[in-house]
Amino acid sequence: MLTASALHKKYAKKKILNGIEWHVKKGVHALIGPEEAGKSTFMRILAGCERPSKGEVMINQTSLKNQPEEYRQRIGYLPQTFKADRSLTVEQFMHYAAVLKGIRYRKKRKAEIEYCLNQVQLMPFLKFKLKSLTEGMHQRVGIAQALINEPEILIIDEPTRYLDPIERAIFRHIITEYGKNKTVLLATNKISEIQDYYRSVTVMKDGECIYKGSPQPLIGRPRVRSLTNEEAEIDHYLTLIRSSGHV
Ligand SMILES: Nc1ncnc2c1ncn2[C@@H]1O[C@H](COP(=O)(O)OP(=O)(O)OP(=O)(O)O)[C@@H](O)[C@H]1O
Repeated sequence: MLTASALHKKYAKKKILNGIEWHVKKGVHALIGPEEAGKSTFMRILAGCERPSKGEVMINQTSLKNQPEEYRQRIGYLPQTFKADRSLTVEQFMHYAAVLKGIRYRKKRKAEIEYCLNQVQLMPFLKFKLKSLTEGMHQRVGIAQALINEPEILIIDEPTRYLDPIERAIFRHIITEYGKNKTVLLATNKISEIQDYYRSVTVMKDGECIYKGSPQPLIGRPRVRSLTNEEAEIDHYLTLIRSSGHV
């Protein structure tokens, strides 16, 4: 179980996260909210890349504060701005990522890299330089590195950014399979990306989780033309959630 307790984050004096109490178990979970709701900040903290100003995150009994290395080894993370050195080949980058994940032996790294690249259908591009790949392929390399060592928790910020429809289908297949035994958390600001097989959806606004529950109220709702931006759309969907009796 991935848990956040009394989680606060401030940058200078600006409050970004305001006392989040939240947890997820196995399955695929979405985190949705308008721009600047605090989703990426929350994910960076959950991924162990940033410390909260107050509060705690835990994977079962392992705390980020007290056992940071052990905590991080159990997470696979693809940040919103995934930037790898594009002069490296896919193979070189994946070895580098696998070393950071603690895989010391080259033979084991090779096997792991082959498995992860096959998942995203990039094994034929092993010897290609990252700079020769499309943005979608680059994003798939990002997904492959997050899968190294089969982490218990997979955190992906704006997963379908840059992916074309076929790549999206590949991605959906990967996470559906992954979510059968492990925990997957995906952040998005597009309601249209919420799928009915997600175990939960958390709606974030102004640094707070204002809904966590079934994705059902958000699925299959037609986009309302008069709503001009994502934030207005999310407010509209929150009204639907409330009227559906889910909160
Ligand atoms: N390192 C930082 N220093 C200062 N302010 C930051 C930093 N990172 C994020 N912020 C601010 O925190 C707020 C929340 O940003 P965050 O990226 O977490 O939101 P988000 O919901 O992921 O937005 P988006 O959907 O646009 O990615 C924003 O106002 C942002 O400017």
